[in-house]
Amino acid sequence: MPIAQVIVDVPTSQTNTPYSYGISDQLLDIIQVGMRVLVPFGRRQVVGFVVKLTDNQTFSGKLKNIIAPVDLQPVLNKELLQLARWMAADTYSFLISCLQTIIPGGMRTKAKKFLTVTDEAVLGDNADIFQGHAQIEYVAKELDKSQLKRISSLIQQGLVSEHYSLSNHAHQLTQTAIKAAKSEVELTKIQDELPNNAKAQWRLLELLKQGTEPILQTEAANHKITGSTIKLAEQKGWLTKIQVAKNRNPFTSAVTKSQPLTLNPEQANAVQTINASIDRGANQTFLLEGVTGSGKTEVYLQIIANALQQGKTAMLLVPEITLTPQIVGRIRSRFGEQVAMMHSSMSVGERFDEWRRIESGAAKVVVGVRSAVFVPLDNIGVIIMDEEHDSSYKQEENPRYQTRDVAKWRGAYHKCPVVLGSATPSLETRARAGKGVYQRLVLAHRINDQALPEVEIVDMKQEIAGGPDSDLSASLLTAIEMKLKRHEQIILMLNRRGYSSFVLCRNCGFVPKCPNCDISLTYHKDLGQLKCHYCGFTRPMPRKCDQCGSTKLRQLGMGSQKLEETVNRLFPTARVLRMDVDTTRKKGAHERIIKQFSEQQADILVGTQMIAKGLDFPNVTLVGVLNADTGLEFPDFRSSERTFELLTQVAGRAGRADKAGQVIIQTFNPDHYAILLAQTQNYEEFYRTEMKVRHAGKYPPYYFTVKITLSAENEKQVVAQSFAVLNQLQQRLSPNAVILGPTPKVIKRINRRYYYQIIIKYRQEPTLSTTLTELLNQAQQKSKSGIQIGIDNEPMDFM
Ligand SMILES: Nc1ncnc2c1ncn2[C@@H]1O[C@H](COP(=O)(O)OP(=O)(O)OP(=O)(O)O)[C@@H](O)[C@H]1O
Ligand SMILES: [Zn+2]
Ligand SMILES: [Zn+2]
Repeated sequence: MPIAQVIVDVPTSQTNTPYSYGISDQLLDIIQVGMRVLVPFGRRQVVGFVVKLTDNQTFSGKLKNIIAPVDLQPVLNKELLQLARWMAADTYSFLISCLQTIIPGGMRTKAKKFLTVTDEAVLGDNADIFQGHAQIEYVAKELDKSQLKRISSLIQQGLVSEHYSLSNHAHQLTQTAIKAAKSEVELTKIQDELPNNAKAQWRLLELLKQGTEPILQTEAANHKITGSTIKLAEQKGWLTKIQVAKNRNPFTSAVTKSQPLTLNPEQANAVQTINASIDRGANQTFLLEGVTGSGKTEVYLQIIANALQQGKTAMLLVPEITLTPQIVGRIRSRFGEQVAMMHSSMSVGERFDEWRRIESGAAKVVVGVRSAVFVPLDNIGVIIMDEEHDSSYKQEENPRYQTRDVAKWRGAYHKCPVVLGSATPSLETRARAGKGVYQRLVLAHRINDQALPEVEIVDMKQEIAGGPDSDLSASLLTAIEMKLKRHEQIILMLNRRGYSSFVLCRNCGFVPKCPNCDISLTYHKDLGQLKCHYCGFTRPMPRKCDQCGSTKLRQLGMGSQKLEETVNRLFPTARVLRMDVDTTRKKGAHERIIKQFSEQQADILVGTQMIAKGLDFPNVTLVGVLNADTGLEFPDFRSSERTFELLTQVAGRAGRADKAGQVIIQTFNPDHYAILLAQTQNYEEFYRTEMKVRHAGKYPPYYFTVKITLSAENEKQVVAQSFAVLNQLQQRLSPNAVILGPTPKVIKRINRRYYYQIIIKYRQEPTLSTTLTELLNQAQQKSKSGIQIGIDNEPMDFM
């Protein structure tokens, strides 16, 4: 009897061991490894992944059978199943959450699956399934064996396609096309008999004669053929109308074709070295360390071109959506339709369409954010991670994977090089390159040998004394004025990390706090609301103080909205654009702002960290940072690294073309090494300094780290459990392991839960992995009593 091993999706009883299910004759030959199936589990029906098929004749127990296939084609191939297993072990998470993470978001949600017929001939032979409709919703349980088999073979032949949609109808997925209903000879005869003035009909017949492929009605419109002409032709029996599947195109703007640039010697060297590795099929990791504006992107484009020439595919990962519009534009202008894109602001359907184009081999280059590292690309020739230091590459929820590690795993699987690019590599990466684990390639010069911008540091302690409106220092004001006169562009960045504008009563000092979290509420002027950024709690902005009733409520701190207002007030003729979470919420808003600014429809771009990285505006010659230090005070050993990186990256936006750049950094800590070294944008010097600090403090990259977080609604309970975990660790780990905590998190209470954490620092701990796996399994039990335990291997966040 054939048996399917299934990993079921049951959050309350997670386990890495598959359950066995029987396969009825009805479903024999249909169920495949990598498909999702519906199975009985207790009294419920749940979804699971088939991870193995065995033909176990000796099994004597009574097995429950699989109810129905959820997919008609496997959604995970052999590589990705293997990857899921590795990831579960590496991130101390459950296999099911890894499997769910690897398939595209759309399949995971409550999206409905639709089948669309792309060739009307299919309808006749399969009337029992489609009943004359071009599109039906797929409900597995309603189909019998012959129907399931026919559908999966039609999908394989490309005659039927699968779609996901959240709504009840996926009709936006089809469009009307026309097809000739008569032979070419017949059509020519009709054409000859047409009266002279029937020009539109003549053009339509001409079009129909061109081939057997369906012609989109929109395409016909391009030939000045209207809907009424088509209707008439249909009545006369010249053509038939059909519905064809329509791929949603996530690229909103058209692109012009670009040609490879002539490389400078440093770029040429990098390209040659990496290409040699692609050609050999060598699994090797490169660090491409290139100062801001050194032309790393052109290096990526040319190595991707080489991979394609070798008949291979390529993956380019970029941090969150910030960079995507510009970099995607560049990639598409070079590789056109072969490019697929994957990012979080695409709709469920768009992501699924792109995923399918990748899976079918139609798309050979993938550009995307973190989750794109899981796309089913085959025969990968090179994997590139741009801005490899970026913290968005680490997923902050289960499974807490580091994209870099997944990329390296896939590089090993496909025997291809992995390229990590950055102007400010993470210390971990730079240290590995130093030891020769990675090969380091350096681009030390900007394109056209433009110097890195001049950076001036303004001590805000002095400025505050100077005047009342001192968000903007005198130096910065003068510089803005000068650039405006010269019609050059300006970027003003507000460092918002852990920083918000809150409300304070000037009478009694009261600050409105979130009732669920241990944090003050943030004031959103446009909504007239106070909001908690951790749990979403909102309340209207009060008129009077909750505590003393005074009306003297004052907004403290600076938001980007307030900064925009200040700039508008001080420079009334300047055109100002703002980019932050509030202005980019709508789909496409991001791209629009970047486009407007790059077309010089604005003089000043005001924004948060979002505008710090990767953008390339040749006319920007001034960058101002309003508050460099808000991140420096954080009790996190990476705060210096993050501050240095942010300042160097944002400084790098100035003077990227022929005009020299100028940068002004306002700070309360003008003597801090992260700020001083950002002034010279000297990464290597920062690396050496910071490595000493890390060594002294026993921090990465000298030590490995694991963070264990416990939470519960009852504080006593979470403290007791934390000490129990500590005890367990102390007994199991060697005396060389450093265990810190338990300590409350910096924001101790979030959404009515108390959070405590334990940090383990170690160099070699042979028993760590088994100890943590045990803890993971215990966590399952404890979750029933309201305690949640999370394990974060190499956390990015220590607060
Ligand atoms: N060989 C070349 N010849 C002429 N122009 C080039 C060449 N290489 C790159 N450029 C141009 O130089 C500019 C900067 O390049 P790019 O944006 O790739 O820099 P980068 O190294 O990625 O910088 P950052 O790390 O700051 O994002 C771009 O406008 C790019 O088109
Ligand atoms: Zn008060
Ligand atoms: Zn809250």
